[in-house]
Amino acid sequence: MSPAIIIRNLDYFFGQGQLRKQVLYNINLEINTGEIIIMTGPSGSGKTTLLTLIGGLRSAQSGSLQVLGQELVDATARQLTQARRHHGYIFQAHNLHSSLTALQNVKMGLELHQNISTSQMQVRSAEMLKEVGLEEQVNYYPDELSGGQKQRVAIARALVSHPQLVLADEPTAALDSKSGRDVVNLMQNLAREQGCTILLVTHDNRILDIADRIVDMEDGRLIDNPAALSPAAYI
Ligand SMILES: Nc1ncnc2c1ncn2[C@@H]1O[C@H](COP(=O)(O)OP(=O)(O)OP(=O)(O)O)[C@@H](O)[C@H]1O
Repeated sequence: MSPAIIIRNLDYFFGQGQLRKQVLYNINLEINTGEIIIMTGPSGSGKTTLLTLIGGLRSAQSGSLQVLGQELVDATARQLTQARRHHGYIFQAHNLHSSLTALQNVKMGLELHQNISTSQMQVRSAEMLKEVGLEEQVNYYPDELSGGQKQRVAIARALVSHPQLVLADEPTAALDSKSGRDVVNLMQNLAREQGCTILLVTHDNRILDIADRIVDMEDGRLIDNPAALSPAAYI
């Protein structure tokens, strides 16, 4: 099977003219389909920037970045929008809509997929909430849920469309140890069932063991660290 992500000689700059600043240097990385990769590294090292480039949330300027078979360097806004339909995102601050119920939030994960009827969306969203253990809370609003429950709604929203790629930025940062563990176990199980690839950025040492492989970022560069090949080296 071809890799889900192939990155070659990728550089990235923020700003223009005198303010132009390089934040990624010659990134080379391949991620296989179905792999769970954790990216670690100090604050400001460029992890989120790389994640957002892979996710098509900003456009890459040089080198090559192939995601699910599509080249994203020099992609048009329309191509990036298309690419994003195959991804699920999970962020630290879950980004739920406070005026929508858990069910309505999860349904939003299907709304870009026009071939699904409203009633099918409803059923699939409810099933997904059940899978993350929130069948009792489908009609709750985010303010009525705990941090861990909110993050589970965000996971349900990210995975309800069965994306081929899940990108997660510090998904456990706002959670206590037990909720953080539950959330990553859930991501791991659902991803294994659905066969999707996961790229997860974290500072949370407690969850490194879910990774098939850990990569380190430092000062905008991926560190070639043989110890990073095995999560066991971190535990
Ligand atoms: N919109 C922006 N404009 C200019 N510089 C930016 C912008 N976003 C990030 N940067 C800079 O790019 C560098 C990498 O930031 P990035 O957020 O990717 O790091 P990170 O490793 O994800 O950090 P953290 O772990 O704190 O989230 C930092 O020096 C940051 O100041």
